[in-house]
Amino acid sequence: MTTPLFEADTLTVRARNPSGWHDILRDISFHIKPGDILGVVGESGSGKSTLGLACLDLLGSAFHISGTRRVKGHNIDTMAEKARTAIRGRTIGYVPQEPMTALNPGMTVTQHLAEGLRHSTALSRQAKAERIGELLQAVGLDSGPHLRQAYPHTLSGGQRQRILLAAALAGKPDLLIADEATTALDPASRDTVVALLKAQAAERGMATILISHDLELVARHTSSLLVLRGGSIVEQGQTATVMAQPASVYLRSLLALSLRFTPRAPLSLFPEQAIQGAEV
Ligand SMILES: Nc1ncnc2c1ncn2[C@@H]1O[C@H](COP(=O)(O)OP(=O)(O)OP(=O)(O)O)[C@@H](O)[C@H]1O
Repeated sequence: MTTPLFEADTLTVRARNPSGWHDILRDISFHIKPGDILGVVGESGSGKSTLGLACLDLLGSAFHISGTRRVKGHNIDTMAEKARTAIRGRTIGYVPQEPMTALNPGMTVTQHLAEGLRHSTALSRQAKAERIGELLQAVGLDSGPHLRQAYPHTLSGGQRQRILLAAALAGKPDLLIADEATTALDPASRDTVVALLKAQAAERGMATILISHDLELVARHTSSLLVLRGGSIVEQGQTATVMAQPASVYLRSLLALSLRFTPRAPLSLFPEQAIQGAEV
């Protein structure tokens, strides 16, 4: 059996607030293998971003983490600090939810992408410049000098999101965690990004954890699905199976709301019987 790229076993994350410690994630278990695209959905505050940050080992000391997280079979908590740090960017790439705060206002687009290429020491200066051009085109952006020399404040939200995606892909990660990475994109750009993630899965086995509020996107393009509510998993499994017959009222409600606010979603995607009984 292929060793999962990442697996969580009864992962629980607690944070302290004025009334004491409280659970943000509770008993989360899942794994993701090369080429998989795992969708993570749930209402706002259900713990999606915290799960992404826990996978990246980016939660600080304000959080208490229990359970096990393994990267390529190695327990993160027992790794040497150097190996633990090396996971980020190389093994696991990350596209954060808020592009403006993630981009450095004093760095140009080229500098951001060059940072993503910092481990590619064998590449000449010329080869790096060409690679940056390829990455910009791959995410559907112009690769000319104007954009390359632009600073983040001069870019649109959708351009910033795609710069972050290009920078994350520059390191050729085995696993990409994309937290709402397509929210600011128009449908054509969104399709370009999804096609790129699928191509990376097919060509080099990159796995993706796609955190999204967009149920149509997740239904169409992920292989497996994890539904969070209040920090717990309420449903998980193959996307087609879970979407065709949601077991929880919660997912049926999310699907019904999605249909109401996303008229472009074809009804056949969410069979009528699947959303019947939704308490909305
Ligand atoms: N540093 C922190 N200290 C205490 N509580 C926190 C901290 N960070 C997040 N939380 C809480 O954890 C819960 C989950 O937050 P998280 O950002 O993971 O949710 P989410 O599902 O990604 O939401 P959204 O869809 O709005 O991005 C929220 O109730 C949030 O208030």
